[in-house]
Amino acid sequence: MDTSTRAISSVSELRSTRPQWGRRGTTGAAIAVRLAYENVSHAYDEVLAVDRVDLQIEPAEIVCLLGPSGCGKTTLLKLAAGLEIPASGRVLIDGLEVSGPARFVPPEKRGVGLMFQDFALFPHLSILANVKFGLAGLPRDVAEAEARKALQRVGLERYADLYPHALSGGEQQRVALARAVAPRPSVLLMDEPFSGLDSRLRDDVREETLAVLRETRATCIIVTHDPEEAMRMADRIVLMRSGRVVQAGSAADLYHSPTDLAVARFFSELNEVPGIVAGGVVSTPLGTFGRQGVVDGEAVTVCVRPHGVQVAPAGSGQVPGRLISRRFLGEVELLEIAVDGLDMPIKARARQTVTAAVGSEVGILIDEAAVLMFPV
Ligand SMILES: Nc1ncnc2c1ncn2[C@@H]1O[C@H](COP(=O)(O)OP(=O)(O)OP(=O)(O)O)[C@@H](O)[C@H]1O
Repeated sequence: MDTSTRAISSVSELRSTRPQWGRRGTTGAAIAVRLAYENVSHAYDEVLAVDRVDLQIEPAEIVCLLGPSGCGKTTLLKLAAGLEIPASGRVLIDGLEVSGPARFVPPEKRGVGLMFQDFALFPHLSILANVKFGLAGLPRDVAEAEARKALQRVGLERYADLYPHALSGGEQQRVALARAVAPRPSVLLMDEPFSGLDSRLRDDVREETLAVLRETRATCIIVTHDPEEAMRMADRIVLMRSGRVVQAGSAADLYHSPTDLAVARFFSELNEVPGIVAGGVVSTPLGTFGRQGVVDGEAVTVCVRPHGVQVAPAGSGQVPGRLISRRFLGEVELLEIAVDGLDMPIKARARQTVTAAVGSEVGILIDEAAVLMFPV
């Protein structure tokens, strides 16, 4: 008997196998739709969770909602799913109002799928029954076939008769994904779908999940805390703060042209030094920097990414400093350099070998391409 397709019936047998994901391109596809928030606000008692959000997500686009805890990301998902009703504004799916003054379409009629961070599998239902759960509207044999197809795509068809407790976290996540895509939702909303997984497993699951999402052609919002995850997965990143959209754009837009210091901090470690504008240049303890559009007398925060700080021999470079620590991290070395006039040492990420010993004098060179400036 072919053991690669035979159902697994016991936990001990399960432990001796490691399921591969199914063949790419076999996920059932949805009809792609546009999801729009029009000036949407929502409050819980006194807390304004979402504040005048305007956002359009294009058909089959994958958007990552990024932002600190409590900024309103989950609430925005619930508003699209119909689990919360907006205090004002409208939510539209393909131009049709689903929440707003004119209409409220109940969650089950929206063609919206949800996937939560804890996977939320039903413990008393088999894996197959979990995946079939969202297919109740279909004839039984069709529902069964669709559920098995979704399980096959995530590589778990053989686990159909087991119960969730027998599966690892990564496998449960795959079942949750199968359950979410099986009804072919036009909009798929995922709340921190990878946060329960350890970091090595996460990379693998994330990449395969992304492939499945592309195949579904669903319009997706993925909520995450993790900027790197957003950069890896999103066509567009929407950064939120205090219920508002602060910036939306490609990963490159947000990284290279952040609208403010907080956005810049989200995407990379920064050396932040004070600067004063005089005579059209910005003077700092790290030297002077040219900048367009600054006003004489203005105080600015000059931010230098650590990869833009180069350590040179003593006597060269823009300013002198003293090497106070170095830490080997494999591909790069993390260096800390004390500079006169700064309370905190400057951090550098050096790709080339730096020969200076800890405690010795060095010079510092700054790559202007790694410099950002913001008014104080
Ligand atoms: N059911 C609720 N009742 C009262 N306040 C709530 C409720 N749900 C959320 N809030 C509050 O609304 C604000 C936004 O919460 P939300 O869960 O949308 O943020 P979030 O960005 O998803 O946060 P996290 O990343 O921690 O999940 C927070 O201040 C939160 O405490």
